Amino acid sequence: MARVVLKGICKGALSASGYRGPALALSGELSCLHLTQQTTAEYHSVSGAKHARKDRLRQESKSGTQTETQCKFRGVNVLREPKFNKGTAFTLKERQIMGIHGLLPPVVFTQDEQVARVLANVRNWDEPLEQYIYLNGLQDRNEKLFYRLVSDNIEEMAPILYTPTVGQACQKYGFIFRKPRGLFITINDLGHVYDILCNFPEHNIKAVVVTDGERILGLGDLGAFGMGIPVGKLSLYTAMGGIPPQQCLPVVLDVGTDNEKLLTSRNYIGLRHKRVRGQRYDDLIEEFLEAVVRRYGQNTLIQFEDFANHNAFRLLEKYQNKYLTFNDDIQGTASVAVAGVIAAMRITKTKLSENKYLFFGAGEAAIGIAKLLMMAMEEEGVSPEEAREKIWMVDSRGLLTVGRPSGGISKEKLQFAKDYKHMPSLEDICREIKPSVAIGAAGQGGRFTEQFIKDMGSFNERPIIFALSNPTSLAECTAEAAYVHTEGRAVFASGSPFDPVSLNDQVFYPGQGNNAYIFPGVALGTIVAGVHHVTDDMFLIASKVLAGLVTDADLAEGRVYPPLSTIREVSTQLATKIVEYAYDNDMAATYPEPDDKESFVRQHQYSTEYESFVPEIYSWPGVVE
Ligand SMILES: NC(=O)C1=CN([C@@H]2O[C@H](COP(=O)(O)OP(=O)(O)OC[C@H]3O[C@@H](n4cnc5c(N)ncnc54)[C@H](OP(=O)(O)O)[C@@H]3O)[C@@H](O)[C@H]2O)C=CC1
Ligand SMILES: CC(=O)C(=O)O
Ligand SMILES: [Mg+2]
Repeated sequence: MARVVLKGICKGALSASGYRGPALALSGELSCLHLTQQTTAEYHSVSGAKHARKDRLRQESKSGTQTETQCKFRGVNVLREPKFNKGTAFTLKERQIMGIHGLLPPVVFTQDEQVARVLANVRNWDEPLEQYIYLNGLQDRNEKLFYRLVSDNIEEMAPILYTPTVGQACQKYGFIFRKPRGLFITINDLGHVYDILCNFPEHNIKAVVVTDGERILGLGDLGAFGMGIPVGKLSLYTAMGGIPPQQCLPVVLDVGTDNEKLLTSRNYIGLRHKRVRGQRYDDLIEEFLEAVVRRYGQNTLIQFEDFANHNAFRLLEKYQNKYLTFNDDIQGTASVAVAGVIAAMRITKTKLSENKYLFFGAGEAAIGIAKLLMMAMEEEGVSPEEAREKIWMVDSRGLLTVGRPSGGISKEKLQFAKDYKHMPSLEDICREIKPSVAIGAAGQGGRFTEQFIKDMGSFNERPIIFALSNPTSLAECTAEAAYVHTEGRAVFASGSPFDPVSLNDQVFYPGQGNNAYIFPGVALGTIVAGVHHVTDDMFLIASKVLAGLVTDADLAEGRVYPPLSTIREVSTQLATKIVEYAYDNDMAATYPEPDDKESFVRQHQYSTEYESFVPEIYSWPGVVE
C-alpha cells in the first residue's frame, strides 16, 4: 500500500508549500484529507481549547491560511454527506478515487448545468410549500448546489425558504417533516443541555439561532413546529451573509405549547403539554447559554428569534451584555425599519425629527423600532424628550396612554405612553394625530384600511406607510392598496414581499422591510471581529449603512431598500462597518487587526464553488495515475 506524506492535498485548494499533515493512504482505505478554501475563515478569537489547537496547527503550517477538514467519507457515504456531495458533478477521476464510480449515471455535469436543472425543478412545483419541501431535500443532498441556487436566485427563493412560505411550513412542520435539522432541546433535558450540544455533528459553531416557538411570525404559539424559523434564518445567514453552513446551529427549546390544536394533533412533533414557565423555563435558558459558550466558545453568536413578548424583552435585558446575543425581532427589525425611514427622508426631504410616527402595535418590533428611531433623532440634535414626543403607539387596547383605567402598562410601553385621552380606534387616532409615518407591527392583517391610507395621503404629499407584519396575510395593507389609495404617492415597505404594482403607466417596487436585510450582515461582522456583545449602536450603524446603499434610482422606483438581489453585497458592507466599529471601540478580539476590513470580511465568506477531491499528488511529476 503506497503511503506518502503530502505537501499539498486538495488540487486548487493548497499551494504545495510546507504542509506537514498526516500520511494519506492511497489504496483501498483512502480517507480524503480535504483542505477547504475557506482559508482564513477560522477565527483567532478564543473558542475553546480544541480550536486553539487548530489555530496553532494552522499557524505552524507555512501557508498559515488553510482550514483543514478531515473528510472520512468514501464510497457511497460521500454521496450521502451533503457538505461533500457534488452529485453528477463528480469527475470521472474523483469517482474512481473515492470509490463511487458506477454509483452515479455516467454523465458529468458542471455546477451551472446542475443549477439550471434544480431551478427548473423548483419551478415545476405549483405550490410554494412543495417548493419548500423540494429545496429542503436539495439542502439535505447537496449543500453547495443548494446555496448556489438560492444565492443566485435570492429574490425567487427567499419567499419560499423564508416569509411567507416558512410560516406555512411551520404550521405544517410535523406533516412535512422529513429529516431532522438542528437541535431539539426540551425542558426534560435540564441538566444535560451540554451533552446534547455534544451530539451535534459540527464542532466549529459560530452562530446559533434559537426559538422557543411561542410567537412564530404573527402566527402565535407553534411550539416545536417553530424549528422552521431558526432553520430558515440560518439558511439566510449563509445565502445572504456568506456565513459557512457548518458554523450554523438552529435550535428549538421545547418547553411545551399552549396551542390546543397542536396538543391534540397526530402530527405534532413536540412535547405534548402546556408550556412550562417560571423558574424551570429560566433555568433552561440559562443552562442553554452556558452550554453554548462552554461547547463553542464565548464568541459564539446567539440570536433569539420569535420568543413571545413577555420573555423577549426581559431575556434581552438579562443577557445582552453577558453573551454575544441579540433579539432579532426587537433589534434586527428596528434596524431595518429605521433604515427604510432614513432612506424615505430623501424622498420627503425632511429630517427624522421633523416627522410624526404612528405605530400600530406596541410589541417587540414596534418598541424596538421606536427606541432606535429615538437614537437616530437624537443624533440629529434633538433631546430624548423631543424625540419621544414624535412617537405615538397603539396596542390592542388603543392609544398608549399613561392614565389607562386598568391593567397597568409595561415599562417598555410606558416610555411611549402619552398623557392623552383614551382612544380605541386606529382610524380615529390617525385622523387626530395626523402622522407622516405609519408603521404596522401588530400582526393584524388589513388594519390599514382604505380610509386609513386615504387619510395618510390627505395629510402628506408622500405618506410613509410600512406594513411590517408577517406573513403576507397579516400585512396591515397590501402594496397595491397603499399605492392605489394614495394615487402612487405612498412610500411603502412590507415585512413579506409584494410583487411590483403598475399604476398609471408607472411601476412601483415595494421595499421589503424585513430584518433579513440586517441579521446576516450584523452577525457576520460580530463573528469575524470576535466581539463580546452586540450593542444598539451596531444596529444604528447597520441602519445607516443600509440606507446609504439605496440609490436615487431605487428611490425613483419606490424602493427604500436596495434590491434583494444585492443582499450578499449589502451584508458584506454591513459586516465591514461592524468590524470597523468593533476595532475602533476596542471591542474586537480577533488579532491581529486586519488592515483591510472589507477583504477580511470577504475571506470569511462561504464559497459555493465545488472543490476538487483529487489529491494534488496526481499532478506531481512522476506520479502515475
Ligand atoms: N418585518 C419584520 O422584519 C418583522 C416583522 N414582525 C412582525 O410584527 C408582528 C408583531 O411582532 P412582535 O412585535 O414581535 O409581536 P408582539 O406580540 O411583541 O407585539 C404585538 C403587538 O401588537 C398589538 N396588537 C395585537 N392585536 C392588536 C389589535 N387588534 N389592535 C392593536 N394592536 C394589537 C399587541 O398589543 P398588546 O401589547 O396590547 O398585546 C402588541 O403590542 C408580527 O406579525 C411579526 O411577524 C416582527 C419582527 C420582524
Ligand atoms: C421577520 C421576523 O423576524 C418575524 O416576522 O418575526
Ligand atoms: Mg422573527
